[in-house]
Amino acid sequence: MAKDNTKETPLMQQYNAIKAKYPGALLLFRVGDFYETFGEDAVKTSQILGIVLTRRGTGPNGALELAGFPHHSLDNYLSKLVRAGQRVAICDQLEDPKMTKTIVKRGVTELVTPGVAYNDNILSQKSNNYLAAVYFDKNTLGVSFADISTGEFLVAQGDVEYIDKLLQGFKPTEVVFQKSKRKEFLELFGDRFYTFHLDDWAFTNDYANEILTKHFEVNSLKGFGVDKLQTGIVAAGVVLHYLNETEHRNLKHISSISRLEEDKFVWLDRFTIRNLELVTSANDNAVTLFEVLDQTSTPMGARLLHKWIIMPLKELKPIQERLGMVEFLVRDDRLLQEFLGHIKQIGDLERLISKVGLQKVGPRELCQLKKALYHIEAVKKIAEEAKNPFLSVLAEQLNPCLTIREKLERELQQDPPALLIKGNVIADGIDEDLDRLRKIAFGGKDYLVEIQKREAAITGIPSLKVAFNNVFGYYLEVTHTHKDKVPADWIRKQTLVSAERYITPELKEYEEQILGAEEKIQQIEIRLYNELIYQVAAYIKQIQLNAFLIAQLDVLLCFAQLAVQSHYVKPEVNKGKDLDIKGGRHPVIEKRLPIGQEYITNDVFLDNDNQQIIIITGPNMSGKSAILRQTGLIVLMAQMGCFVPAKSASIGLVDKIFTRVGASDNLSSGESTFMVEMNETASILNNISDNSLILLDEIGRGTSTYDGISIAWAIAEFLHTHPNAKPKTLFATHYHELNELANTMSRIKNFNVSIKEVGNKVIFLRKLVPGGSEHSFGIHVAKMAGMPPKLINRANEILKKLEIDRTEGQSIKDSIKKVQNQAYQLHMFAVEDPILVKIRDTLNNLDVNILTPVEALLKLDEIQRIVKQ
Ligand SMILES: Nc1ncnc2c1ncn2[C@@H]1O[C@H](COP(=O)(O)OP(=O)(O)OP(=O)(O)O)[C@@H](O)[C@H]1O
Repeated sequence: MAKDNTKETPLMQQYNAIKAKYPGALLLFRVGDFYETFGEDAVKTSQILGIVLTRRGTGPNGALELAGFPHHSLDNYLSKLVRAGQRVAICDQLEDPKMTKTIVKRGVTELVTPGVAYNDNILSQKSNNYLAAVYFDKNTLGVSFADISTGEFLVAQGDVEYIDKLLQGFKPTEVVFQKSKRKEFLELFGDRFYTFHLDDWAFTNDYANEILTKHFEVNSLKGFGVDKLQTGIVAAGVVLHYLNETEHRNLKHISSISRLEEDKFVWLDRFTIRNLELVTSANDNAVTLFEVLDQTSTPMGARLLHKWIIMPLKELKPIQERLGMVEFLVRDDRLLQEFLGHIKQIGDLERLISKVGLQKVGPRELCQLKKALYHIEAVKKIAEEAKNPFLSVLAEQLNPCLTIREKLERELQQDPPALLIKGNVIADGIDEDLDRLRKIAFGGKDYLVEIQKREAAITGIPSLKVAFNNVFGYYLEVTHTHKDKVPADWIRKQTLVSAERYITPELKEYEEQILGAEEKIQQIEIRLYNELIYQVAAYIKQIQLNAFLIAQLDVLLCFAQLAVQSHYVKPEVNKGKDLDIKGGRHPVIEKRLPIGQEYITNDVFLDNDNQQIIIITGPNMSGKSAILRQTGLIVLMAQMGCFVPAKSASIGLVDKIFTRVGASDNLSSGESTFMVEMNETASILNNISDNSLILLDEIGRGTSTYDGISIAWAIAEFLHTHPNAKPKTLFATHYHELNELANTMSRIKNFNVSIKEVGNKVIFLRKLVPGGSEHSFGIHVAKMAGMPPKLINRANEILKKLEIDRTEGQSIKDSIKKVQNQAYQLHMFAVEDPILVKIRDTLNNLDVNILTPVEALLKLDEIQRIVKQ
């Protein structure tokens, strides 16, 4: 940027002053019909948006870069900038350029950051866009999540593990925390978040209480049930502070704050959320549970489903309510279709009403609100008539907001444009001035014809004409024949051969009106529209409640449709301790199998008295992980209130689900993978209860066999002998040595995923059957993967040798040494490829001493042809 102040124009001085106020942000500076960027911002903008970069002037620091785009493209370009990780300050003209003689006043009207966005182009419809604030107190951490696009505002506090789990589940797009805690944040939560730091002063109790009570216009936060969460409240205060800092001051739609009630939801630690691929997947091709379940009809329904998946319920009553409701809908397809017909028309009511709060709602969106309210009335009626307790409560709570709907119906044009400035938004008959001006601006001809007719009648001049020219505007033309009938107050302007032209005060006034009409129309429309938004804003709470109720119904309808289409059954959830799944399936894998291939169902039974831990052995690829995961997913789906992929399922309420996968499956940077695995496992062992479900998949494989077996053994023993808890556990392992555990531990049982060996081939039967395995079949899988036959034979030889030596009591070290010595003699990797053999023979048969250059070339050609074959 040119620093030469003597040459700085007033515009650039204004730009620099504003730019300095928003460090770190890219400034979009409105100049006339364009948003301009300058200097480094321009370079970045042109790169991200692919727009032209120009240079202007030559100051001491070189030319100043410029890049700009028309103001109406803002939505589109803004989303690209924010998605590219930019914080974007939008600087608008704060007064009408026509009204001022000096430089137009400008100011930042919004700072858009990844976590603070409501623009439809930036947001994903099906997931929330949370801004999170984290506050590091002494021993506790506070966290708060807000989605400015939906008005949701949540608060929680707890230890690092809890906060970490919440961050994993809510996936905020931006996390704000204290400047002084940068190192701690990175150490505890890694670098997977877009972060921003604020000065520590904003992180105090007093400040948070002040800003929150002021926002909600209350004396204390007691009414929201969050007053005890002092650490969490600090984080919530920071969220509001940050929203203010980013120029988001119209936040009426953030109408309450709620506590995330840890004790109401199943504890899914962050590894479980990730390992079960509930809402995200490490692998781009993999399908998540969310994707398989999502058949919702509205974006808010999809977002609620997302939450239900990561927060399954722990209390029996609400689970049974949801399941009962799904059952009711499954049994009444006509009702289900009727609901769907209306719900599909409601759209994203939650985000729409937030835009009303933010005062950023467009006319077409208000029209959609009207439509949504109409369909809500219909849903209410159907729910009322359905004779179901849940639906009756829903009907009671749904509020079609008739007064405001009728107002919208009356005051908005039937099919208004998306943008207010396009005009023709407010209906006719609402404002007298508006009607008159419209008549003038758009109904000019009629008005003139009226004048013509009227004056002709009064004066008795039948040939009277009204016309317009550029010299003196509108005039009345009278032929000489009728000249003497012209009234005295007409002003003669021009005499032609056959006629005279006159103007009248009325015509002059009309002319002025028509010239200013369009501008006035716009002003009136803006005023009336803003009044309308203001009135709609009074209904934010009711409409938010409507949105929430419709989202709930939407998810339940989605569950009902799934149950029918995917043959899910109603699980029996109870307060017992047994887990009894018959004919269970993996909801995601079963959908991904190639056509013609059927998913093999499996039974899993676990209890606290006889079969607390199941050790599952079986070859690689046999389906061990699938059984573990489907068990976790079935429990989780049942406690979400969803029917499950099984023949039957009886589920004693589970309070926590832990999943651990052997280290080589989740590589983490920096730390040794084995270390990660052990850390993860340690956290389970400290948190288990009698109602927990633990899924351990090949724990211990990240280290040497002996270490691995020892650790896996110790973990199983620990879970079996824990004095206070008997968590139900599925333990998949390659170490068939672990089968020995069942001999001494009464509640450990061995199962294996069956296979059939035909000759030296393995056929996967994928059935879980009682009993252990003799060996681990890894070599069979290597063979299936296409390893060279010679290598496979050798591996089998080594395996046999090791097994014999071990039964004869020899140490593994000695026997490996023996095997090594043999290895070199056997020339494991001797050349065997027929092409290489041919080349080798051709070369061996050559006598280089007698070869002429031409012969050499011919030989080379021969070799090349062999290779090309
Ligand atoms: N019950 C089943 N019916 C049909 N196909 C299945 C079944 N279980 C698993 N599969 C298929 O087999 C593949 C391998 O299953 P899975 O990953 O569970 O094996 P694994 O025994 O855990 O293997 P590894 O030990 O190598 O991790 C799955 O991706 C799926 O395609």
